[in-house]
Amino acid sequence: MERRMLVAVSFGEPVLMARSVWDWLHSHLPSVSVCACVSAGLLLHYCSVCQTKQWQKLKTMVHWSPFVSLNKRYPWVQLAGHAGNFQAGEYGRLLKRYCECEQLCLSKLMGDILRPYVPGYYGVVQRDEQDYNLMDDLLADFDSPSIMDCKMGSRTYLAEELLKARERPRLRRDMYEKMVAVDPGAPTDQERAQQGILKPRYMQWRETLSSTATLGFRIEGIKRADGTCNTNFKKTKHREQVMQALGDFVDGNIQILKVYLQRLEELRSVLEKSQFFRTHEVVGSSLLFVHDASGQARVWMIDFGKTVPLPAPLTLDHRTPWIEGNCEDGYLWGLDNLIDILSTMLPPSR
Ligand SMILES: O=P(O)(O)O[C@H]1[C@H](O)[C@@H](OP(=O)(O)O)[C@H](OP(=O)(O)O)[C@@H](OP(=O)(O)O)[C@H]1O
Ligand SMILES: Nc1ncnc2c1ncn2[C@@H]1O[C@H](COP(=O)(O)OP(=O)(O)O)[C@@H](O)[C@H]1O
Repeated sequence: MERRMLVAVSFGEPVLMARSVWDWLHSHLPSVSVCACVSAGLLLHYCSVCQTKQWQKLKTMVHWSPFVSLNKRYPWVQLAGHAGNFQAGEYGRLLKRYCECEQLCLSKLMGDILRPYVPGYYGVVQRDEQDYNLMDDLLADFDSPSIMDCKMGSRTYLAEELLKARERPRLRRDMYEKMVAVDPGAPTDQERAQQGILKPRYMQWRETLSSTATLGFRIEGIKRADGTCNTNFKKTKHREQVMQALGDFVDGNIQILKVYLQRLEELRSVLEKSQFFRTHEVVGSSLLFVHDASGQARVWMIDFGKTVPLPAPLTLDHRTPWIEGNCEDGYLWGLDNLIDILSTMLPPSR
């Protein structure tokens, strides 16, 4: 019940929330009148929060709950990606800002053998004149989940972004600033003079700074069950650093590691057979890892905003190193490395 109430509050479902609040208070408070007063106070507070900010940025909501005293946390958190891209849907579903590329991929994936490894997709919906892709909230079945986002592949930008940057170079001041914030010595003299950099240059720098270039994946963010969040993995590059982060994520729990490893091995074998995967360049997509104290642990593929169909009859093996024109993305190479790293973290008796 407490979970239902928090979900209702966090996802802005007033009717469900009112009923849940009432049920809970009724079972915990001595009299109906005390119960009614407390309910009214809580609902007033809820309404004022909704009024001040209709379009809640869910990312911040993990830190906010009027029901902290119930010792339960809001179960949804956005670990990476663009701020403001998500809205709550009905219970168990999410709205993600519409992207045609993602819509096409998710639609096709619903008919592919990869379906169990991606969020269920329910089409395009409109809210406040904005289109959204409606999909499953992968956190819905977990209680205080630990979450990790791993961006897969050896390349994080599309070839067309490279071409665009050559044909119509656009200096990005925001990317320059993000670069300087991590390493003031990274920009060249010219970039410093321009106070801006091209997007592929920024993306390549991020790839070599992290494990993307050397291992074919990188950790983007981790949220642990205790509520602590870490998105500071930009310099997590070496195998040992990755192992340390993964060990922290599972809190040394070997059983969880084993379940993750098994799920990744299954995913790899399905990817190797998938018609969708063979015929698409998968760039900037992540694996979302989710587990909780019950021992439940799952991994899904998310973010298909830069997953594009290949011109027929081209297919990819996703392991061959990328050279301009071959479209390879290094996804399976990265998954091989991730599986290998997780395997070495298990005791030899496995
Ligand atoms: O992670 P940091 O260093 O902040 O860099 C971000 C990520 O690479 C984003 O990828 P993702 O969405 O996968 O997280 C990318 O969006 P795209 O994937 O749209 O390229 C952003 O490009 P811009 O959106 O152009 O700023 C880029 O600035
Ligand atoms: N279906 C989902 N269920 C639960 N959380 C999700 C889901 N999709 C995305 N997220 C969360 O949102 C974050 C960003 O998602 P992503 O699709 O990569 O957004 P963007 O396209 O803005 O990069 C992920 O790291 C994850 O924490």
